Amino acid sequence: MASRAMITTGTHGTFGLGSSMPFPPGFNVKKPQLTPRKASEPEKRPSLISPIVDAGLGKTMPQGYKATVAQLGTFELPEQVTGGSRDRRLGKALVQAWRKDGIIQIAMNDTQKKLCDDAMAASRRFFKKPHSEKAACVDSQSYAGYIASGEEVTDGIADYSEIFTITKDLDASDPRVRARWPCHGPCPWPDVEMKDPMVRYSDILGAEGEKLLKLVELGLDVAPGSLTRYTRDGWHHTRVLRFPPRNATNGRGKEGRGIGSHTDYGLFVISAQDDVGALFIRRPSQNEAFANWRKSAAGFKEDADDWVYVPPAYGVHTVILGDMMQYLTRNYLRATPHKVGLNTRERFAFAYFHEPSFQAVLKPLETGCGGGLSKDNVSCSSQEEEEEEEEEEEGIHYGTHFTNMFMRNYPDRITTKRLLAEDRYSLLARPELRIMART
Ligand SMILES: O=C(O)CCC(=O)C(=O)O
Ligand SMILES: [Fe+2]
Repeated sequence: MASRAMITTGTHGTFGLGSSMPFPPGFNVKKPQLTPRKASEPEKRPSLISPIVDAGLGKTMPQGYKATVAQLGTFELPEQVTGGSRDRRLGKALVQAWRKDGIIQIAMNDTQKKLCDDAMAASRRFFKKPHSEKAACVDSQSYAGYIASGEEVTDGIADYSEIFTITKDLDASDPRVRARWPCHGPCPWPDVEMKDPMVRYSDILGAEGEKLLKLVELGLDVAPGSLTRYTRDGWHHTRVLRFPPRNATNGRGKEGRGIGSHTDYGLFVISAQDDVGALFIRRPSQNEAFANWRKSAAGFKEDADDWVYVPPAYGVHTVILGDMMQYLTRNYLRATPHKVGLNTRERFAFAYFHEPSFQAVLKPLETGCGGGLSKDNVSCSSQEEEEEEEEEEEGIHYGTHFTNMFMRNYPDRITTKRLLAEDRYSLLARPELRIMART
C-alpha cells in the first residue's frame, strides 16, 4: 500500500491525497465531516483546510480501475479578495496544493449550493427528454448545445458522456456573429427551465473564477492584473454532463470509459459532481511532459494504474488546472490530466471552464515565485524547443487554441463543417481577433 501524502499548511490542519488500493464498488459516501471551527478560530482564516474524516471514500470508485483515493481537505474562499496577508497566504496554499496534488477542493457557500442543486435538477430534467428534442439543440455557428453519447471523440475513441455545452449566447445581431468569427453564435437552449438555472449557476462560477484567479496572482507573487487582464470578456463556458451506467451504453465507445484522458484548455476548471463518482486525475510529476496546445495530450497515460480517484463530496467544487495556466506559468502550474469512468449508476456533473478572452494573445509570466516562473522544467525535444521559442515571440492566441480543440473533438459536427466550408478558420489570424495582446 502506498504511503499517504499529506501537506502541512502552516495555518491549521493538513490535507492532501490519501491512499488506498482498489476498493470494491459501492456507494454510501458520507458527507465530508468538516472540522467545526471554534469561536476563537476566525483569527486563523484564510485557512481553509479541514481533513475529511471518512475512511470509506474509495467505495464509489468504478469497477475495473486501479487508483489511489484522494482525501481532499476543503479550502474556504473569502467573500472578497483584497490582497491582504491572509489572501496572500491562501493564494500560496492554493498554488502549493495544485503543484503537489493537481487538484484543490473549495467549499460552496449557501447560495452556490442552492444554484448548483437547481442546475442539477434542470440537468436531470433535460437529459430525460426524448432524443429528438435534445438533438434539436445544436447551432451551426457555435459549439454550444447538445452532444449525444458517443459523439465526442477523445484520442480517436468515442466518449460516452452526454453533454449540453454553454458558450457565450450571442444572437445574429452581435458584430462577432455577423463577421462570422469561429465558434461565435447562439446557445440553442431547449427552454427557460434549462436556461435560467444554468445561466445563474455559470454566472456565480464566473465570479468564483475571478476570485480564484486573483488569489493565484497573489500566490505566484505576480502583479495584480497579470492574469486577470486576460479574462476581461473571458470565453468562459460550462459543460453539463451525464454519463450512462456502464451496462447501458450505446456501444459506440469503450467499455467502462466515460471520457478519455485529457487536459482542458484554459486557466482552470471548477467542477461539481453528484454522489456517484467516476473522476480520476493525475498528480503533477517531473517525469511527465506534455503541452496540449503543441501536441495533443489526449489519451495521455490513460491505461496507467497510478491515477488518483476523486471521491464525490456534497457542497464542494473541485478545481483543476488547464493548458493556458501551464503555458502562462511556464509549467510551474501544470494542466491536470484527468479522465472519467462509468459507474453502475448514471452520473451527473458540471465542468465550468474559466478562460481567457477569445481574443487574448497570452505570453508567459516573466517574474514571480522567486524566479520559479522563469524555469521551464519540462524536458522536451529540439523540435519542441523551437516551437517554444516561437511561442515566446508570438504568444498563444486563445481563440485559435479553443477552435483547434473543438474541431478535434467534434470532427463531424455541423459547426465544424460550416467553419471549414466558409473558411472561418482563416479569420483567426486577423488583428481584430487578437486585440488583447501583451506588448
Ligand atoms: O465528469 C467530470 O467530472 C469531468 C468532465 C470533464 O473532464 C470535462 O467535461 O472536460
Ligand atoms: Fe475535462
